[in-house]
Amino acid sequence: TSPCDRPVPPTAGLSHDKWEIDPAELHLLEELGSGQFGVVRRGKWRGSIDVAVKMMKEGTMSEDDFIEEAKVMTKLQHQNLVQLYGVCSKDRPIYIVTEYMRHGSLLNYLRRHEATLGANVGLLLDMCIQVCKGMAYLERHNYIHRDLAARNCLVGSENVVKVADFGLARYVLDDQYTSSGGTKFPIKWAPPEVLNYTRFSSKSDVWAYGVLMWEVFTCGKMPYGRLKNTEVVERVQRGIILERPKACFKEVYEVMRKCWAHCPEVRPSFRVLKEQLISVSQGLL
Ligand SMILES: CN1CCN(C(=O)c2ccc(Nc3nc(-c4cccc(NC(=O)c5ccc(C(C)(C)C)cc5)c4)cn4ccnc34)cc2)CC1
Repeated sequence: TSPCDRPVPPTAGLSHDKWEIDPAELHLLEELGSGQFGVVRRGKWRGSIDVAVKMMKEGTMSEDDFIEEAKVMTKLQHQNLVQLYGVCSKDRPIYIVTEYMRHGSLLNYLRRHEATLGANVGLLLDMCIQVCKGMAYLERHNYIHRDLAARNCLVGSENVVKVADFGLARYVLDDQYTSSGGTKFPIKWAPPEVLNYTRFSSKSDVWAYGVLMWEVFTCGKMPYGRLKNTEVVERVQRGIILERPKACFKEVYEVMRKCWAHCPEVRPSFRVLKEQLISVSQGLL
């Protein structure tokens, strides 16, 4: 029979792994910085799409587990999540390819624009609401971030803020980062149940979100100042929480405080937080 008689098999075109990106279609440009996995560069994909490319330094990540998870991550799509486009996993080092965010990390953006942002509480609250929307989407998909902080959010055009690197912490091999006693563990963003039992959940993400709100309303100060990790652990265990930032309205601080309830079940969900913050922002306007 002629080919036009044969029906096209339904799996046609799905045979190649669509989360696999052909490195020949990537054109690497300037370095954006480096993180836990090594160098990150800006790039162009298929000639015109701006991307960020994490080049995974050998031995920094459990690669096979990550490549498996990447299939799930590419399906997580929301306007306040940095979109994972795919991976280049046929050669080493592995490349992680995401959408590009031109203004870099939220933490650096807050510090760089403190003068203008400090006076614009409406914009600070809007940034918090954008992060909350991204986190509410992850919560709906039972996806835990594990390292939510202003340093792991990114800023694009028109003050768009997106959550990055969700779930990636599970694949870090450096036990200085993964164990709560390690020097790189994000103690200042961790709730009691994570400090004591490494018990991560969307409610531990909510605690970290409260600290992120504090970072936003202080325009990027370090939580608990120069206190040592051991001193922070002691305070958190005793229920001492971060003080209200000057730029922060009492209603906004009340929301932050709820994120720091000692007991995870008492903390609000991101879905509830989003409603509360939107009603506060409507009250302010
Ligand atoms: C005018 N300013 C000039 C200076 N500037 C920049 O240089 C600048 C501009 C854009 C940038 N954009 C991005 N930068 C990055 C980037 C850059 C350096 C390091 C990293 N982060 C990492 O490599 C990294 C983060 C977290 C983690 C764990 C697993 C621990 C959670 C592991 C690794 C990301 C990723 N991106 C994904 C999408 N867009 C970006 C980053 C920096 C910002 C603009």
